[in-house]
This record gives sequence, C-alpha cells and structure tokens, in this order.
Amino acid sequence: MIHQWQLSRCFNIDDLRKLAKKRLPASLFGYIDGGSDDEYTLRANTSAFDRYSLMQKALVDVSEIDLSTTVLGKKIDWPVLCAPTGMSRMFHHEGERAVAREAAKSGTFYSLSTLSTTSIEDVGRETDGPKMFQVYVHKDRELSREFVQRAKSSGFDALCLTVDLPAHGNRERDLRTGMTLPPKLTAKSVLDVLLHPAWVYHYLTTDAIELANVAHKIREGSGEVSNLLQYVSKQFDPTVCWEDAEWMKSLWDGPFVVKGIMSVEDARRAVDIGASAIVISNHGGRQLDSSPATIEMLPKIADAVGGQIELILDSGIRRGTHVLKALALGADACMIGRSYLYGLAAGGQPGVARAIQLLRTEIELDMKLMGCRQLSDVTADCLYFRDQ
Ligand SMILES: Cc1cc2nc3c(=O)[nH]c(=O)nc-3n(C[C@H](O)[C@H](O)[C@H](O)COP(=O)(O)O)c2cc1C
Ligand SMILES: CCCCC(=O)C(=O)O
Repeated sequence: MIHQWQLSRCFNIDDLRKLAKKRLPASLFGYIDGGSDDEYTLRANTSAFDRYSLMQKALVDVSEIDLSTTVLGKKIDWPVLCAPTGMSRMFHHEGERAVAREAAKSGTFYSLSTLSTTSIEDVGRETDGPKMFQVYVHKDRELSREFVQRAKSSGFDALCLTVDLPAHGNRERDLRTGMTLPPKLTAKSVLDVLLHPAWVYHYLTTDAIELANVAHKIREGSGEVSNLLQYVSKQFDPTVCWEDAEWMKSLWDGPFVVKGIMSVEDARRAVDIGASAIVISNHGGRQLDSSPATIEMLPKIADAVGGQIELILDSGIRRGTHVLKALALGADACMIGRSYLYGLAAGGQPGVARAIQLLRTEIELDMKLMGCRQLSDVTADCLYFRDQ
C-alpha cells in the first residue's frame, strides 16, 4: 500500500532513483548507479542528449499515436527494450522475473544476462513475451555452447553477445563499499544492511541468491566466485575476438545481436558477420571511462551502416525525449538498464511497471507535442543541433 503510494509520487526516473537509494543497502545502490573511474562517461551519456533540441510541428492531428515498431523480427509496442543486467534479485527478491513480466506486459523485449540470479529456464517459463539471452564468453567454451542451447530450448528469440567487457571496468564505488555476492560482512556493511530491514527480510526469506546460469559450475568448484571482479578475471575469456563472434552466431539460428559497439569500424564488422542488430553502448559508463556518449557516436554509425543492420542505442536514457532524439538520429530502438533497475529496487514489479509507464507516457506525450503520429515521423527534421 505504502509502496504503491510512494511509487505514484514518483513522476520521473530520477524520483525512482531516489526511492531506490532509500530502499537499498548503499553497496547495492552504488553497484547499480555507479560507473568507472571518474564517471565521466556515466554523466556524459545523459548530458550529451542536451546538445540536441526537438522541433515542434504545428497543427497535426495527434489524436492517435502509434509507438509500435519491429525489432529483431518481432513487432514491439514501443521502441524501448529492457537491457540485460546482472544479479537483479539482489535489488529485489523477484528480480529478473519481475522485469521479464513487465517487459512482456508492455509489449517489448526482455534481455536476460549470463550473470542473472534467475535461470534461463525459469525466465523462459515465466514469459511468452519477446526475449533475448545475453552471453558473456567464459574460458570454458562448452559453457558458452551450453548457454546457447539452453536459451534455444527455453524459447528465447534472440542471442546477444556483449563485447565491451574484455576486463571488468574500474568501478571505484564498488571497491569502496566492498560490493560482493554474497555481501561482504564488515562493521560498516552490517550496519548498512541493518538499516534496511525490509531488504534483509526478503534476502533471508527467499531462495538463495546465486548466479543461476553458472551455479552448477560454481558448485562443482570450477567456477569459483568470491567477488564479481575476481569472477570476471578468472572465468571470462579475454581472447574473444570477431572469429568467436562468428562462431557464437553459427551456434544460433535466429537474430544475433552484438552489444557494445562504439565505432563505425566495429559496426561494419558486425554487418560483415551477418549480425541482425548492434547495440551502440558503452555499458552505461561502467567500462571504459572517457568513452564518448553513445548519442555522439550514433550519427556516424547510422550514416555508415543504417539500413544494413538494426541500430539499438543504450546508455544514459532517462527520459522520453532521449529516446526520441536517438530515433531522430537514426536508431531503430533504444534500451534501458538503470531506468528499470531503479524501479525494481524502489518497488519490485510495480516499480518496474512505473518506470516503463513513465517513459512510455513521456514518449507518447512528446510525440504529440512534436506533431509526430508514428515513429517513422521522428526523423532528422525533428532535431535542432546546438554546438555548445
Ligand atoms: C547493474 C547493472 C548490471 C549490468 N549487467 C549487465 C550484464 O550482465 N550484461 C550486459 O551486457 N550488460 C550489463 N549492464 C549494462 C546494460 O545492459 C546497459 O548497457 C546499460 O545499463 C545501459 O545504460 P543505462 O543504465 O544508463 O541505461 C548492466 C548495467 C547495470 C546498471
Ligand atoms: C561482470 C560484470 C557484471 C555484470 C555487468 O555487466 C555489469 O555490472 O555492468
């Protein structure tokens, strides 16, 4: 009851962020919220949208607005997909299930991370909505092959290879808080956790939270996990290159997505290997700090490969206007990570629903105000570029 009321008092994604900050132990909030090094890219991702203004077209009948589009062979009801994010059950006990359900309800893709806390099979059973599985390639290639097979058998529609994590980014907030799975017990972290009794209650009374897709390896002792940073450096394969991406694609019959593309050259290579889509992404500013904002790279990439491959943009999207600017610059769709995670942490499934509702309502209203009735009306003519 109180949660619903608090969610209804959240009028934008930043309000959900503030509520999430209250609900979560600081280490977990910092893990979601933070970026790498000085967090330059984290900030730039969102602030770079301000360099573009949106134009309004007058006297257009906007009584009916159509937000639907087709991405990866599936018709979706609005042009925003839910990005893969690891460890969602740490932020709310319903975790991935809650997000997958709300993505399906809103008629869009859910993406399940390799490092999820709900298994491929459980998410497959949970939702009939469009879904994609995201792979991190482990040194144990059989495990990667197994992931692809499991995603196929569980009815996933698309496979996504994330290519911007050859090593774990330097996330200093996590180093300071000692963010680990399970949480590291220090006087400070115990106090922090105790100040969040609702979180503790759910943490202690739900099934064990583990990295569900690799848990069998960890139990066998071949996947040892003390903290994420160490897990990545021990288990992820830093030799992965384009030939491996081709190999991964060859294991999968359906749409194949390469996530973490930031240059024209890499976008062209993704076209060459026959990928269906790229996600123009810098991992939400969590990997290479000083990487440009994704919206800055989009026009060049759209010029070079637009029309040959679908372009999905993520990193920094907090507003409907951000989505519209990306579409006007040539993206086919966008993805959100933190926007729905703040909702999840703030209020579980209703919190995710609120995040989705806020963004979707903003996009619809902004289209009315711009005089755009459908997404194909959102073109470069809708933009005014301010070179500051
Ligand atoms: C807490 C968290 C966990 C993430 N885990 C993954 C992951 O497991 N796999 C992946 O490809 N990307 C992961 N990402 C990156 C997102 O897929 C996405 O690229 C990023 O969140 C977009 O930026 P935004 O959060 O500003 O929307 C994660 C992001 C966050 C915030
Ligand atoms: C190995 C990193 C864990 C998931 C992730 O991609 C992220 O936190 O950004």
